[in-house]
Amino acid sequence: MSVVTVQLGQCGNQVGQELFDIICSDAQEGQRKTYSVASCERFFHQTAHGDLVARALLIDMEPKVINRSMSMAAKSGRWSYGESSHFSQKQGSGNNWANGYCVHGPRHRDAVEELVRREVERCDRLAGLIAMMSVAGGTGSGVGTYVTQCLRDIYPSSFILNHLTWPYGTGEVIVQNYNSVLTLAHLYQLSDAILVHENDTVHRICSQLLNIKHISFSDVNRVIAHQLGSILQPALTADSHGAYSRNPLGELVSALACHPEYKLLSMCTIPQMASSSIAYSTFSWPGLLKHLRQMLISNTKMEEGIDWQVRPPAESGRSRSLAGGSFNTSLANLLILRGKDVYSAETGGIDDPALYTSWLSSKEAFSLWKSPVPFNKYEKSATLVSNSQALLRPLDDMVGKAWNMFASRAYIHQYIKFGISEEDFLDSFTSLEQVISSYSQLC
Ligand SMILES: Nc1nc2c(ncn2[C@@H]2O[C@H](COP(=O)(O)OP(=O)(O)OP(=O)(O)O)[C@@H](O)[C@H]2O)c(=O)[nH]1
Repeated sequence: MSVVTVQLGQCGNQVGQELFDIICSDAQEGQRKTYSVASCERFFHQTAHGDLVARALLIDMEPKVINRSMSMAAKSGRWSYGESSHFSQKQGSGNNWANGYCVHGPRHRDAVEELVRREVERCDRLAGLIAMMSVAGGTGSGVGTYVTQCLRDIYPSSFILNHLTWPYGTGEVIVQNYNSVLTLAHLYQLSDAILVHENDTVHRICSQLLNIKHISFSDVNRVIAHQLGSILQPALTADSHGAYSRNPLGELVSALACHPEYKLLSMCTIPQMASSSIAYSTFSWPGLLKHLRQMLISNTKMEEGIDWQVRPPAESGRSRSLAGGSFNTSLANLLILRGKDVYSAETGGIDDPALYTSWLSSKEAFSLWKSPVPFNKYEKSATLVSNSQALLRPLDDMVGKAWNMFASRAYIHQYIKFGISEEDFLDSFTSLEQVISSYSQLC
C-alpha cells in the first residue's frame, strides 16, 4: 500500500523534499531488503529503468521553490520527482489565506485534482494522503486547506494526514495568526489527524542539540524530516502480524485520533545529536525511555532542559490549567522504537494509566510499534507521537493574538476583498475555542 504526498507552498515543498531524501537514504542503507522494499513501495514508484520516483505532487503559486526542490532531488542521484508531478503559477498568495483559499484554490482545482488522480492511479492500493504545508503563509495555508477539502471530496474514505509547520512566535508574517486560525479551524473538519511541528521548537533542537551556529530552513527541515521519517518508515505494529505494516496512516490515525474533537498531534524523538557525535555515543533502551516519558509528561520537546519535578498528579489533583510546569495529560500516545535489541525494550512506563485521561483505558490509549532496523544512522532511537495537551498553550497563544488583532479589525479588509467575511472569522474562532476548551479539560 502506498501513500501520496501533496507538498504545498514554500514550506511544504522544502520540508517534503527533505523528507523524501531521508526516507530514501534510510531505505537504501545496508542490507535489509524487506524493510527497503516496504519503504520504497510506500513512498516511491519505479520507472522501467528501476529509478525511484517520489509518490508526491509539488504545488505552489510560484515556480522557484518547486524548481529547486526538483533539482535537489534529481541531484541526489538516488531519487527524483515525476517530471510532470508539479503545478505552479507566476505569483504567490501574498501571505493571504483568503487569496489562496478563495481565489487560487478554486481557479486551479481541475489541474491539481488531475495530478492527484494520476498519482493515486499509480498506487496498487492507496494507504492515504499526506498534505504538507505551513499555516502562516498564503499558499500552503489557503490553497493547502482548499486542496485538502478537494481530497476529502474525491477520497471520502481515505486517510488524510495534514503535516503543519507552525510559524516562529515572533513572526515574520504580520497576519500569520489569522492565517493559522483559518487553516486550523477548516482542517479540523476535514483531516483525520493534524501533525504539528513548531518552528521555534525545532530551531532550539538545531541550536542546543545539534550545535548548529547559523541555522537555516534547510537545517530545521532536516530535523522535521528525521522526526517524520521515524514515524513513517516501516514498522511492526500490533495489527501487522510480524510483517511490516501496510497501512501506516490508518494505524496512526486509529492509534491516536480516536475522537473527532481531538486531532492535534505533536511528537518528539530521542536521541538527536550532531552526526559527528553519533559514532561515539551509546544508549540503553531504559535510559532513552525514561527521558522520553519525562519529556512527555513535562511537555519538553528535547532532552535538554527536562523538568524532572513534574509527576503524574494524584487522581484528585489533576491540573486543568494552562500554567507552565504543569502535568501534560495525554489522550493517546504512539511509541515507535527502532534499532538494536528492540525486542527486549519495554514500554518505559509510557503505558502508565496515570498519564492518560480517565475516559480511555491505557490499553486503548497506548500503542507500540517496533522495527529492528536502526533509523537514519542511530543505533537505537525512540519516537513518541502524542495526542495530548502539548499544543494547548501554543494554540491558545495563536488564537489570542489573532483575536486581539481581529478586535481592532486590523487587516480584515484584505481578507474581505477575497471573499472571507467577518462571520467566517468568528466561526473559525469559535471552533478553535472549542478545541482549546476540550484539550484544557482533558483529565
Ligand atoms: N520549517 C520551515 N518553515 C518554513 C519554510 N519556509 C517557510 N517557512 C515558514 O512558513 C511560513 C511562511 O509560509 P510559506 O510556506 O513561506 O508561504 P507560502 O505557503 O508559500 O505562501 P505565499 O508565500 O503567500 O505564496 C513562515 O512561518 C515561515 O517560517 C521551510 O522551509 N521550513
